[in-house]
This record gives sequence, C-alpha cells and structure tokens, in this order.
Amino acid sequence: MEIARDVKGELKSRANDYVHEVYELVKKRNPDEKEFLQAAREVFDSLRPVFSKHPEFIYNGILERITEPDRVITFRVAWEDDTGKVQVNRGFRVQFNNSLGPYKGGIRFHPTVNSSIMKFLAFEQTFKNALTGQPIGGGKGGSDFDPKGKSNREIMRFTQSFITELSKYIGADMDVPAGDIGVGKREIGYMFGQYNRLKGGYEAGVFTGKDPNHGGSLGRKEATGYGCVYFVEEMLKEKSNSFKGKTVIVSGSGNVAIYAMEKAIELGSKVLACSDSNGYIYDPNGIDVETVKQLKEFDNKRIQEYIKFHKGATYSEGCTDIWKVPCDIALPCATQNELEEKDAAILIGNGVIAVGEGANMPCTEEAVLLFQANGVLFGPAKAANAGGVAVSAMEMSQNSMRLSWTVEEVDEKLKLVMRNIYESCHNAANNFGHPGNLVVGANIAGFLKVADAMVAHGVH
Ligand SMILES: NC(=O)C1=CN([C@@H]2O[C@H](COP(=O)(O)OP(=O)(O)OC[C@H]3O[C@@H](n4cnc5c(N)ncnc54)[C@H](O)[C@@H]3O)[C@@H](O)[C@H]2O)C=CC1
Ligand SMILES: O=C(O)CCC(=O)C(=O)O
Repeated sequence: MEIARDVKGELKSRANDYVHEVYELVKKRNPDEKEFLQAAREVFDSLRPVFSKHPEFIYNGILERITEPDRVITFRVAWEDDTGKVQVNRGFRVQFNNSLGPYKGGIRFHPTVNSSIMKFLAFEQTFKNALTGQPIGGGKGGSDFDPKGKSNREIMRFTQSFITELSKYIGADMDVPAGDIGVGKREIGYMFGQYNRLKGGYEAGVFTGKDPNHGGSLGRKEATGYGCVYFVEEMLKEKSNSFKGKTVIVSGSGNVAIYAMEKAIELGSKVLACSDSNGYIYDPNGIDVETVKQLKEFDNKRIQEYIKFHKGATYSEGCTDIWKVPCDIALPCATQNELEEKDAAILIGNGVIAVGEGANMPCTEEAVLLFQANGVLFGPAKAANAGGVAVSAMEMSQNSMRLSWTVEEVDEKLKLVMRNIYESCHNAANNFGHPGNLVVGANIAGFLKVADAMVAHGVH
C-alpha cells in the first residue's frame, strides 16, 4: 500500500517515539503480566532501527496489533482424582497471531502456568515460527495442573477433560498444539484420542509430537535439543570453532535437555552437569545420557538417582548452582528466567564462550546484556530452540501427505532450517546496524515476516 510522501515523512520522524509509546500502552493494558512485558520489552528494544526504514508498519499500527493476542481462551478443567474427589484446574490457549499459518505451539502442564506465562510464550512463538520459514502462526496453551505425583489414570482423565473443552477451538487448519513442559508423547496420545473420539473421525494433523508409531514424525522428540546444538555450532563456526573438545553444562533433564546433551556429546564435547528442579548432578567423566534417559523418560525419577549408577558423580541441592560449574558452553534448557545476571557473571568468570537458549526465555534481560557485553556468543531462544516447532511443521506436512520421512531425512531438513535461521538472524543484525547481535537479528527477522503479512492482510 502506497503512503503519501508527506505522511511517510511525518511517520519517519515519529519512528523513535513509536516504540516507546506502544510499549507504554502494552504496559498499561497488561499491568501484572511481568513475563509477557519482559518478552515484549526485549522485542521492542530490538525493533528500534526498523521503523524509520518501514514507516508503513507505523501507518498500519503493526506494533499495537502484534502485541495484542487474536484471542485468549480460558476455561475450567474439572476432573476426578483416584480417590473420587473432584479437582478443578484452569486451562488456557492463547491464539496470538495467525498471519503466517494456523496457530502453532505447545501445551504446558505446570503449577506456575498463568496468563502472563501463556502470553509470553505465545508471543515468542509467533516470531520463532516465522523464523523457521514454515507456514505456521503463533500460539501456546496449558494448565496449572501439576503432573508430579499423579497416577497415569489421573493424567489421562485430566487430559481428556482439558481437550473436551479445547477441542472447540483447535483443528489441523486452525490451531495445532504440541508438547511443552509436563506434556510429552503420552499426554499428546491422550489428547489425540479424546479429540478424535469427540469429532468421530481421525484428524492426524491436529496435534504434533505424536508417537511415530501412530502419526508422529520421526525425529520430533530429538528436534529441539538437536536443533539448539546445531544453532550453537553455527555460531561457533563463524568464529572457526566447534563443539569438539569443549566442556558443556545443560540445565534441566527433560526433553530438550536430554537431546541437547546427546547431540553435544556426539559432536565431541563432554557434558559435565545437568539438573532438575531440585538440584544438579556433576560427572567429571562426562554425563551418561542413556542413564538420564532411563531415569527421566522411563522411570520418572529425580536426577539425584544418577549418582547411584556412576562412580565419581556428585549431586548438589539447588538447581541454580549448576552455573557455578566451569564450562566452555552453557545450554539453559529448563525454564524461563532460570539464569540470572549473577549466574552470567559466574559463567563469564569461568571462561564461557557460548550460550544457547534451549528453553524459552531462560536468561533474564540483565544476564543477556552481560553475556553480550563480554563477547560471549549468545543464541536467543526464538532462534536456538526453533528446531522443535520446525519438525512439528514437518509432522503436519507428513500428515497432510499421508506419508513418513526417515529419521535421516528429517534430521537433514532440521539442520538446514537451523542454518537458515542462523543466517537470517546474522543478516538482519548486520542490515540493521547491530552486527553479531543475534537477539536483535532474531527479533527483526521474525518480526519482518509477520509484519509484512499483517500489512498485506489489512487492518483487523
Ligand atoms: N519440548 C519442546 O519441543 C520445546 C520446549 N521448549 C522449552 O524448553 C524448556 C523445557 O521444556 P521440555 O524439555 O519440553 O520440558 P520437560 O517437562 O520435558 O522438562 C523440563 C525439565 O526441567 C526441569 N526443571 C524445571 N524447572 C527447573 C529449574 N528451575 N531448574 C532446573 N531444572 C528445572 C524439570 O525437572 C524437567 O527435567 C521449556 O522452557 C520449554 O518451553 C522450547 C521449544 C520446544
Ligand atoms: O512443536 C510445537 O508446536 C511447539 C513447540 C513449542 O512449544 C516451542 O517451540 O516452544
């Protein structure tokens, strides 16, 4: 859409104030949502150089619209526990932006889930999904249900109740959920079963992260962790360096952490430590990822149990102390704001050279700035952990085509997606005057794709 020259000039002169004015508006509209405001602030800071080059985004109110979700669905989830007592949880689905494709993003079951956390995740997801280059919009959902200590049947009943309500709002071309914290292949199986039961059909493309034996993509389970390591390898390559011979620490011991460790080891590094929400293990001989898989994927045990199987390994209470373990590369793969400024200072003091965010927003704003100020290579979550959703989009394609790719085919495509994301971030950072700053690069590259589509689709 052509904008008159005098209007364009006036808009360009407003470019600097625009970001500030819209942030104040977002703050006013979401006063108690600290995680959402944190995510918005980081994106807004990065976008400062964009608007003088693109006054059409001001004219079309893109920043005002891109920070307001298309819709937020909140619902009651009532279910019966094993004693017959009725329990009530709250369910959420934030459908943030579908300018590039159906809403797409995980479901989180964790007691901390609330509106702010759901909105920050769905907002981030919108840019992340854009970076993958695939036709997917941004969404996220979940519940404050705590799966810890629940029986398999309780998890099934809760999940069925959750989907009974959510099924009204999702679909293969509408909104495609997947897993996140507390939601894996088992929970996706229960969701898929209940959805098909309600709809009376078999709609393979409505969830991703399904079991590869029935509709899932090979390589999805590994994709976020592997993708994160591929991304960090790209950052290292730029500096003629690699994972080979490096020491690594990985926080968490869930889906993302396990496969980040597996790939880092495969590329020749030694993983010294990983954690869960209680504490961390340190193994000077290098973490044996098969033991971690057994404990976490099959036995549902705390990470502490690892030391029973590995002589020389130690366990320490307190998950954030993991950052005190000296390493070359740190991969925070557990949860938001798990790595603070003081932790970043310790890592820097110990000589860390690269940090890749496997989790969503695991580093606080202050920690990120400190890493960057000290020349640490920093891979932001939107880019570094996009491999999971990228393979989810591949699962959607395979479901539509009614065929399955081999694990090698998926892995090749994943590597290519991660390389392309790295290049887009690198190039956007250069083009907008922040060479080497992949936070700025990721935010600008993701934003431009979504914003262009929003302009094309008109104001709504
Ligand atoms: N699963 C996926 O494909 C993707 C996940 N992510 C993000 O990665 C992070 C981890 O997700 P998943 O591995 O899927 O979840 P998960 O439920 O499989 O594992 C989470 C792990 O983190 C541990 N944990 C929780 N709080 C902790 C803390 N404060 N310190 C240390 N450990 C802690 C838990 O004990 C568990 O081992 C989340 O931020 C999620 O949003 C991002 C992209 C895709
Ligand atoms: O695979 C997906 O659709 C979602 C993955 C996800 O939740 C994330 O990237 O944070």
